Amino acid sequence: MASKAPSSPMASKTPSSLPLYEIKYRKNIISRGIELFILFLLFSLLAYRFHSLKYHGLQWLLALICESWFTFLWILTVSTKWSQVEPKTYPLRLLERTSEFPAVDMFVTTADPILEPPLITVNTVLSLLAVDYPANKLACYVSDDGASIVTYYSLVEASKFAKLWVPFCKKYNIALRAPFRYFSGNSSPPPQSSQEFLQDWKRMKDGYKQLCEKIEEASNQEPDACNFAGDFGVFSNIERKNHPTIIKVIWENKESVADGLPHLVYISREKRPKHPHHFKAGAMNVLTRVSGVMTNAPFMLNVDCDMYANNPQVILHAMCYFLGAKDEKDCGFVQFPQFFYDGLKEDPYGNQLKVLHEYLGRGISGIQGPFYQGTGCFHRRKVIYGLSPNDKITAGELEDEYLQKIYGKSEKLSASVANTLSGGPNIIEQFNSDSLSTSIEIAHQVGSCGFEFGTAWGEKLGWLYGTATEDVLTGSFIQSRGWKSACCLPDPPAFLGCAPSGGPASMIQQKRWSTGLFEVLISSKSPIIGTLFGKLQLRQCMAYMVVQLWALRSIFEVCYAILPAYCLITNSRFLPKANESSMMIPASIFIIYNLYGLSEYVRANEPIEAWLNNQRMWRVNAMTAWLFGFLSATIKLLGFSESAFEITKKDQDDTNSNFGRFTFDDSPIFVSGTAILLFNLTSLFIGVLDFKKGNLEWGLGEIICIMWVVFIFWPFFKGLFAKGKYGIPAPTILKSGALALLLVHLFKFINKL
Ligand SMILES: O=c1ccn([C@@H]2O[C@H](COP(=O)(O)OP(=O)(O)O[C@H]3O[C@H](CO)[C@@H](O)[C@H](O)[C@H]3O)[C@@H](O)[C@H]2O)c(=O)[nH]1
Ligand SMILES: [Mn+2]
Repeated sequence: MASKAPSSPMASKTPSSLPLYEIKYRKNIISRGIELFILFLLFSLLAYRFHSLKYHGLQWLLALICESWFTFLWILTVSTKWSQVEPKTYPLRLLERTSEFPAVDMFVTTADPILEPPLITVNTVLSLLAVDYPANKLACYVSDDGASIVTYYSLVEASKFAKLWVPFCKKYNIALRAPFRYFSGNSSPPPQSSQEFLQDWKRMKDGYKQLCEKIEEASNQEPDACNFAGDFGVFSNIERKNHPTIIKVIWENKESVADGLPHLVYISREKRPKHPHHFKAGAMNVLTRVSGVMTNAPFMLNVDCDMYANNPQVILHAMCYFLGAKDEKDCGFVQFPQFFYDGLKEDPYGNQLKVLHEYLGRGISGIQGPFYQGTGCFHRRKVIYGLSPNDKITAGELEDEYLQKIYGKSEKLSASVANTLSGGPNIIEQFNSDSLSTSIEIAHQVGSCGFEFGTAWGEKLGWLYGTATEDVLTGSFIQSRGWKSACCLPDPPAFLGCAPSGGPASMIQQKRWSTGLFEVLISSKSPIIGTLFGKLQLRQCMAYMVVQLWALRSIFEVCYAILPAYCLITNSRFLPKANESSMMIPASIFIIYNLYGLSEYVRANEPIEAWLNNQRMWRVNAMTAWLFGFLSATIKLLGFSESAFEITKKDQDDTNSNFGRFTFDDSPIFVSGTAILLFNLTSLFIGVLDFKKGNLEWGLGEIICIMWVVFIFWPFFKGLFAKGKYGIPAPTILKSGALALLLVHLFKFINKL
């Protein structure tokens, strides 16, 4: 294996000379060979089509166009998967080497107490407060875009429980530090525990139970029945979308003790109806500024409210990169890939992304580093402040006037920005010694909605605005400036989150992603521009395109899925006849591609059913969610709508039994899929009739393709006949049926011309 030794050579094995991380490249010769062979077959198919174009009609041309597109995508994919990495970090070596750790500000975002139950947020926060890292180097900031008194109350109560929980976790070195996971399942203490442990365990369990009850009670209360006394007063009479900044220091580690509790700060930024708030990106920028004037740590961790720390050593793992990189430029940010807990068996919605991370993800990490995925990521504060790898800024060099123009009018913020920007590589900064409470007024100021007006926030620095996938946009902009990123894959996984567990939620998420990603591609901050005029590597740009083209890809996928049915209806063909030797080309592409896909799942220890389900869901998403993504991006491009961020619902308990079964609702997102299915079924019906009448020569290839489409939409097929949330609502079926019939007649009409 080729290996890059990023740290000092391994000549003498003293702790200080061993590398803190290693990145090995996989020797995937066979996979590369198969991928290239598939590419060769695709080219052969295109050549064959091209040469026989004149003997065939419109369908041949359409097939050629679609297949050219798929070939193009395959080239992008092969390039992206070419050099897959096996990263490894050594936190123990880090612990041997140093006792001085840099400070980290940890950000948690939540936005809606109904879709994101406060108990979930609380668990994430508790898991962060309990990580293995000196507590006086940590601060946890929770941004609540829901301005919810229940969320705030839950955090206050959680901080009380944390005073028991955190010492307990550290004393017994508990592996799982999110209590809802620790106490889930059979809920009995580990066997053969000491008497002392049993007592503590019992205390924790009771404490957590009480916390849950308090939160539950508060959540079920009518809003006006809340007690707005004392600290809670600011929440009375406020509207979620119209309120001033609320900042509360819930817990301050005043004596700065290393084995105490980290600071905990609640922030709900100012919102006004006429001010765009830029969704999560806006929240992240407020978190950045508020923490900038309070603690100003050189590193920032950001997680979504449902992504609890599953590995207490996460920060140490990240620091292996930040402190171990020979060249700072190699590590602009450290991303821990998104994994999920309680994933549904066999991944029926295809949203656990395991296999995606395993090959494509590791491939991207082998180019310019992983994409920023919006959660489970450590950033360097100065990179977020817009610095490029070669910028060298000395203390005092930046004029205050300049700083205030770019970063906003606050002297304290400017001072903290100047301090951050002039910090040398890997500098271990002293934690800001001011007490948090003295900064509260300034924190309110930098959290107000007018603060960014006229500044570069969201445009050139911070989290960037204008799309629902602020993560990929922000990350590619950082990489365009020449930074690389690092992928960290500790065992057990660093963070675990909540994957959507129903058809509608899953589709809405895919729609948001495809819209946002496509918007980025056609924006002025597109990776293409980044490659042409910036420092984004060409293959990295190609990797971005794999996902950013999802929306556009839907057009070709839909076209290809109705082409065989079109042929059956019009008694024409888009594939060679079964007995022609050229049929070998598409047939072998189909077989080899699928077997190869299956082998990827087998190698990743995933069940065959997961492959089947995912295979299906990728196609279903492409023809439904991504199609709507394309439409909404187009509508926005034409100026008819603003971007939006529809929050994914997080399920609190896993008691739902019939979980794996596909669910529907009345969203229009199900129309296109149902219509494609009905169209294909109709074509089969017409085909059989025509065949009986002796009007049709069977096209075996076309028939197989139609069966395949029906197989892909099998969850929809079952939905046609099921009831309740498992059934497709009647109006959707009617609309889709009308659309399918319209297509049938349209195509028959075209064919007669
Ligand atoms: O106005 C908003 C909207 C969302 N959020 C937060 O953003 C996070 C992500 O939202 P979620 O609904 O969970 O979206 P997902 O589709 O699960 O998120 C993925 O995709 C997003 C981009 O589309 C990234 O921002 C996320 O980090 C990534 O996990 C959550 O913590 C929300 O609370 C806000 O703070 N303010
Ligand atoms: Mn999420």
